[in-house]
This record gives sequence, C-alpha cells and structure tokens, in this order.
Amino acid sequence: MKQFTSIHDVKNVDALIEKALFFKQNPIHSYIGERKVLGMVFFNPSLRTRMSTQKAAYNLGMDVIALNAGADGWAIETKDGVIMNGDKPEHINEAVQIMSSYCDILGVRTFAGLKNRNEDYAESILTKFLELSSVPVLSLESSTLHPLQSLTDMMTIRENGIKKPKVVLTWAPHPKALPQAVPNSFLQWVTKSDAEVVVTHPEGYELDIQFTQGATIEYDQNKAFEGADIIYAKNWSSYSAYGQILSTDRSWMVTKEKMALTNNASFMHCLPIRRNMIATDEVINESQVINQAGNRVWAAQAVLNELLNYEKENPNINEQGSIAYR
Ligand SMILES: NCCC[C@H](NC(=O)CCC(=O)O)C(=O)O
Ligand SMILES: NC(=O)OP(=O)(O)O
Repeated sequence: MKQFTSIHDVKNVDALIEKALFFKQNPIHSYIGERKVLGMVFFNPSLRTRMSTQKAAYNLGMDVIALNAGADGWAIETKDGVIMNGDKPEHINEAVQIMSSYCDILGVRTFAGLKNRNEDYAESILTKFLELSSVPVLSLESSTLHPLQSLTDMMTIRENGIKKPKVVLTWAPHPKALPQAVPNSFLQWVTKSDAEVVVTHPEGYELDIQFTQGATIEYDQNKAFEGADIIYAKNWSSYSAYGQILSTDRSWMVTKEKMALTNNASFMHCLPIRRNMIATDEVINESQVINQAGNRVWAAQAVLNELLNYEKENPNINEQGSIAYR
C-alpha cells in the first residue's frame, strides 16, 4: 500500500482487518520498521490518533517525530499564491518536501474548516501532502474521512462475531459544529461489509450520497434502533446547509431506554465523547468505547506495516531522509 487516505487505497480490506486482529494477539511480531521514522503533523488536536499510532510505530521498531503545526512549529500557510505578510511564516510547499525528507512515512491530521464545502471536500491540504511528500502519506483524519478510525471500527465490529449485524449510525446532539469525516468514513467502510446499515438523523443532516449508498436512511431514531446489534453514535454538522447546526434536540441523545430497543447492541463512538450530550453516563460506562479506542493501536500497526512493506519494495523513494537520519 503506497498511501492510506481512504478505503480506496486498500487492496484487500478483509486481510487488513485480519492483520489488525493478528497484531492484537502478536503485538511484537516483526521489526520491519527498525531505523525508520514516522513523522506525524497535526493541524488539529488529538489524543487517540497520536498516542495509538505512535505506540503502533514503536511495536514495529520505528522512531516517531510528532509536530503540532502552528503550536510547536511555525504556523503553515496552506494556500498557493498568497502574499505572506500575515502570521504564517512557513509555506506548505516547502514544509511537506522538507518534513518528508526527514521521514519514511508522513502522517497528517487536517480537519474541515466547515466554511466552504468545495474546499473541504477537495481535501486541499491532504492533496498537498500527497503531491509533495517523497514518502508514503498516512491520513490521521482529513477534512472528509478518518480511515484509521474506520478500520478500527470494522475490526471492533468483527470482534463481536455477529454474522450480518444490523449496524445503526445515529446522529446525536453536540454544542459545536463538527465535521462529517467520521460518519462519512464509517459508512465508506461498513457499507462494504456484510452488515445491514441504517443511518438515522434529523432531517437536514443527510450526508453526501456517495457515502450513504447501500445504507437505509431512517428519520425515526427509535425505529432505527429496533433489533440493532451495533449502535454507532456521532454528531456531525449539516452537509447541505454546510457546516451549520440545524438541531440541538436533546431527545436524540442515546439513553438506556433507547438501547433497550436494540438486540442488546454494543454502543460505539470514536471519542472524544461529550457525556450526557451524545449518550448518557450509563450508556458510555457499559459500552465498547475503551476496547474500540484500544484497537486503534492494532489498526494503525496493520496500516504502518503495509506502508513499510511498500517502502521496502521501493527503496529509492526517499533519497535524503532515511540515509541522512542513519
Ligand atoms: N478524531 C475524532 C473526532 C474529531 C472531531 N471531534 C471533535 O472535534 C470534538 C470536539 C468537541 O467535542 O468539542 C470530529 O468530530 O471529527
Ligand atoms: N478518535 C480519534 O481520532 O481521537 P483523537 O481525535 O483523540 O485522535
């Protein structure tokens, strides 16, 4: 695999999920990453992605450099053609080339701005990384997708061992406007599994149809929950009224009473989760979220392993980085 930015980069999804499950049982299996460097650039905050991907890299023998762009590095200008007389001294055109020269894999986290849909869905920053990096690029959550999370979610659902599970993606209220990356990405992966997929949300929260194909939309949350094996909760802002909060209806919060409508479903969420907004304390306390977040390590390890295999087969990909580092 030469990059990991969406499910489309994966040749064999099933094998990748199995690889993640394998690493959970065999964390220290190979040192394919020995003397290789993973660089991770964060334009937005992270707890799980940063720590789990770092841990995964260590399990493969890699070293890690993480940079919070704009906080412990120079603020980076990401647009072309601007007069740089403001507060951003570094341009992405140099920064990506240079950072990739120090690394063997380069990860980037860049959230949607939620102001301009075309801009966000064009994935301009991730695209710059893909164009300018001399080494494989790893998405640590982009404007529209979060593939490391989704691979983890598929692995966690598979651990439940249910054949053809009914998986319900439910919108839940939140005080802030959030991106569509997690629900988009979850649907991109889960609709390609054997699951029956239902998406439930208030009207106006319809996601881009490229992601909901293969899923049923159900505006009645209680009806959607009936017989569910997995409840996957997430807030997102509107796609059609782009970036807007159209509902703060707290009756969409996942409660014990709603979970009682399901087939003893497992509750999942990517985290961070706002308690008693998205779901009640009891629902979260009895949920899969800790195991799910723990699985981030194994999913990341499976992905890094594939990227390192590619790098191994294409050793001239980075002429400066690895050699200079060694
Ligand atoms: N990486 C997982 C989710 C990241 C982000 N959540 C957030 O920004 C939550 C922030 C808050 O609760 O204030 C999202 O929804 O895409
Ligand atoms: N789920 C997830 O990606 O968490 P972080 O934002 O903390 O990395």
